[in-house]
Amino acid sequence: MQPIDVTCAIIERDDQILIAQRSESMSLPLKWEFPGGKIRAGESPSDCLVREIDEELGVKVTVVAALPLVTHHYPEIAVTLHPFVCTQISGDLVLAEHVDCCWVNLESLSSYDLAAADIPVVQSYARYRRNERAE
Ligand SMILES: Nc1nc2c([nH]c(=O)n2[C@@H]2O[C@H](COP(=O)(O)OP(=O)(O)OP(=O)(O)O)[C@@H](O)[C@H]2O)c(=O)[nH]1
Repeated sequence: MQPIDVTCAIIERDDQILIAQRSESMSLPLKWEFPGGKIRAGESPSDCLVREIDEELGVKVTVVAALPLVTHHYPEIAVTLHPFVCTQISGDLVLAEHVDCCWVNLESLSSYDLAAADIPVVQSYARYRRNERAE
């Protein structure tokens, strides 16, 4: 199965990051994820990310760092996630597609039912944070 390319944003605020819950009508219903979406033909991953976050959350973000790509095969679909660490630069969060969102500490993430493809993303983000702090 050919993976589809999907961007996702780890939006940082102080020591917390934003996760959002997929709705019952979306694929992977009620799973928590990093907001984002499918890359359109001719679109760069970072442009896709900024567009998707504006569409889904109504806020502008700026990219701070790109994390390693993660490919995951679900039973029905395969995805390659392009994760970006971001900060919010303007706007107030308004959920257009998700049913819920919350700011969480890295340590609390394991208590949320995350999409399976996001588990390695969380691990690489934890490594990124450790390296940031070591500098
Ligand atoms: N946005 C996002 N999608 C993820 C993550 N993890 C993960 O497995 N996915 C999967 O990647 C695919 C992205 O789909 P999406 O529904 O978010 O993309 P989109 O907004 O462009 O969808 P659309 O076709 O409804 O416009 C879904 O199959 C979703 O389940 C994640 O952290 N963020």
